[in-house]
Amino acid sequence: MTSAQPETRPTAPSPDAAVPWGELRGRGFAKGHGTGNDFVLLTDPDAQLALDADLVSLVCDRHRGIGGDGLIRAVRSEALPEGRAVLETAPDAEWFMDYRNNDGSIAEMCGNGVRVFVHYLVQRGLAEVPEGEVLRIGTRAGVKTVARTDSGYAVDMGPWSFLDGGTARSRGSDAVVTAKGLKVPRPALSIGMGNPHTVVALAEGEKLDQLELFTAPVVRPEPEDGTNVEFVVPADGDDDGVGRVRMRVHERGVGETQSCGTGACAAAAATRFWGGPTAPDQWLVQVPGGVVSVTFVPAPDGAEHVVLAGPAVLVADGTFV
Ligand SMILES: N[C@H](CCC[C@H](N)C(=O)O)C(=O)O
Repeated sequence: MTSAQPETRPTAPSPDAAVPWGELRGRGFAKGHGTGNDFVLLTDPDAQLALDADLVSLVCDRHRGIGGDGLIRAVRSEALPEGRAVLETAPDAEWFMDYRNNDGSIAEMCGNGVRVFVHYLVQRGLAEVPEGEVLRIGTRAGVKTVARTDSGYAVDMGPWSFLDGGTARSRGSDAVVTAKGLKVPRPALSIGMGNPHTVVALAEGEKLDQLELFTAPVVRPEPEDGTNVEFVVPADGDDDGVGRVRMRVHERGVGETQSCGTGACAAAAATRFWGGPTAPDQWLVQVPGGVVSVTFVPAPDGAEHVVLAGPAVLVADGTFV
């Protein structure tokens, strides 16, 4: 007869089982999203938190942390060198959006994030966006101007650019992308939206939904600072003069996301460029998490700006324990 194994009683979790939040412990946070591109948001007016990559990656971990595509810290612009640079040209940009990717890397800009960030500032009583007026905020891609819309917010994302510096360009490409589900390496356009994007138009017979994006697409030549990669196909719609594309995205520092605001702008810019001079200025970009609107507008500075509009949702508040 075997001796009965001594009963092992569950013991209280040991202190080192506590989550290593460090200086985040006891602080509040919010969770929000824009068309499914989700973020953990927190306020640190004087930039006192040392947000290293490991801590950000833990916060964004969907199993051991809060979970998110990125973390957004609200900092007063005067508290960061990048913010003080913005204040030189936009002294009213009181708040700065400090955006970090899921892997803890810093990215220059986040289009969905800006909308959720402003919604968070307003909900926390830290800023206002009066009807018919705009709020200016600082980002690592300069000042962004935000206005309310009936269904969320519209952000002037500033100008877009070809990243290889090319202006008069053929329909060719400056990059070639390989991914599972693409028959052959596909030519792509490199577009800057404050952050880098590589846009691929699928060919006949290549199905957007059959792309396998668990692993990062391979871009050659390899961009020095990495890139967000968008795959686009034309989307059906009314004959209303509005362009429509459907998009999936593999984000730098994240992986596939439900949506990417700067990516939607880049996808619309590339598709409009490929469409030639008669292509529309208004676009609806369908992403797995919803639809965002992208409009190309002449701007006072003589450049052509991109306006991104879409929803912003705050889902919950919480505390790091
Ligand atoms: N989701 C963001 C883009 C984050 C871009 C980031 N992944 C990068 O490294 O540039 C957006 O809505 O624009």
